[in-house]
Amino acid sequence: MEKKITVICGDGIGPEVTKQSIKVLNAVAEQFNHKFNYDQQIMGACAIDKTGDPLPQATIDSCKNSDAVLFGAIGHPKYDNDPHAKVRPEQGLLRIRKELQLYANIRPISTYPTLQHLSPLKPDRLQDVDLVIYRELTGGIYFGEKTLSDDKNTASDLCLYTKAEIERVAHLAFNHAMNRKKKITLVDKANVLETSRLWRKVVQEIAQQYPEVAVDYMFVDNASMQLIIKPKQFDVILTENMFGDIISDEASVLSGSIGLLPSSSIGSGTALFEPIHGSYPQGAGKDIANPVGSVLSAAMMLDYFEMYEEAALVRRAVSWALEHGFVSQDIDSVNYYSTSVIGDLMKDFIEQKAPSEINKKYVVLGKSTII
Ligand SMILES: NC(=O)C1=CN([C@@H]2O[C@H](COP(=O)(O)OP(=O)(O)OC[C@H]3O[C@@H](n4cnc5c(N)ncnc54)[C@H](O)[C@@H]3O)[C@@H](O)[C@H]2O)C=CC1
Ligand SMILES: CC(C)CC(=O)C(=O)O
Ligand SMILES: [Mg+2]
Repeated sequence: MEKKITVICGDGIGPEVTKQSIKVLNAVAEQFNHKFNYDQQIMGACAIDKTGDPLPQATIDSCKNSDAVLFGAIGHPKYDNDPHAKVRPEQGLLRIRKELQLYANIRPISTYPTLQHLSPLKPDRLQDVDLVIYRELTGGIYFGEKTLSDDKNTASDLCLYTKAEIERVAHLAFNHAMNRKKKITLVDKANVLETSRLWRKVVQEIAQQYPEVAVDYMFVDNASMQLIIKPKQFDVILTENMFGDIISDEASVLSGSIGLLPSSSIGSGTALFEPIHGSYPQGAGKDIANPVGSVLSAAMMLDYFEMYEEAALVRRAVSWALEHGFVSQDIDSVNYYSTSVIGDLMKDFIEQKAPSEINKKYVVLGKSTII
């Protein structure tokens, strides 16, 4: 099969982690006789530096003409620390989500037995945790009208949702729940917010079309706690844009690191695949970032291409690396491997070369061992 993939590395650690996914995808293409044609495009701070625009038209055009988009991360401290900046890297990401109508962001959260020691939670709380967050991605407060008064002392961000916006993402979540444990938790703040009450009403209506799915409603403040104390109660979490953004970073502690978590963004345009983390500027250029979130996003892209065997192989490569301790600094601060070595190891695993060559070929960067 031949696929065109727009690759947007972005800023900070984005290029370093995305490079590992490309290595892995190339190994998959080789093994399964596929052809992946990559079209590299820019977005974020690097695009502002080059063109003045965080989302140049060429990037939009490439995405719209591709089978999928593989994205790293955007963001730079020079904008984060400047409240007066007129143009921001994040605008590029929000705009591409809108341009491609990517209204659902799907963030699966799983745990790995060998990483459970990383979590502050007791192992029995983590066993069998397997949940997926459906985050609405093109509406809500991130997209509402923004105001700043002339004296710059008063600001507002409008949170707006329509019934149609809620319905389309809710149907995706219910359909997914039907193939899982048939449970949905709507996370909202319906005791305070009118938008959340609309979410509840629309979800209650939709639930009638899915009588086999048990629906639970939880306020976001309680959900933030329940995710940590009783994560096994969740199957599919459905929530609006900002709550989904926040609780998915929180849920990453169940897995062990935010660097492990992938996502897919789907809707009516070209689908986009990205790790849930940001550009981690402190780690940029150091070859220390965890590439797993990006590589698992590439696996989600392979699923989207209906290359299920290929996606499963990529996931096995990730599990193999984690189980054998081929992990980055966020997972093991003493014995850790570089981003690029972990990418090489996963590529070798896919090419069935890894086990015999490991000891000769790779070094540990951390202070204790050189093998
Ligand atoms: N999708 C995107 O492109 C996103 C972009 N951002 C942007 O990224 C920049 C930094 O934002 P932060 O709030 O610091 O979030 P961040 O996700 O970039 O980093 C937060 C912390 O998570 C850890 N981390 C993140 N990714 C990691 C990885 N792959 N491996 C190991 N550790 C990792 C690091 O300890 C880091 O300090 C900002 O400019 C922000 O706007 C933030 C979130 C998402
Ligand atoms: C620009 C932000 C909304 C990015 C982010 O934090 C995310 O999508 O997770
Ligand atoms: Mg986020």
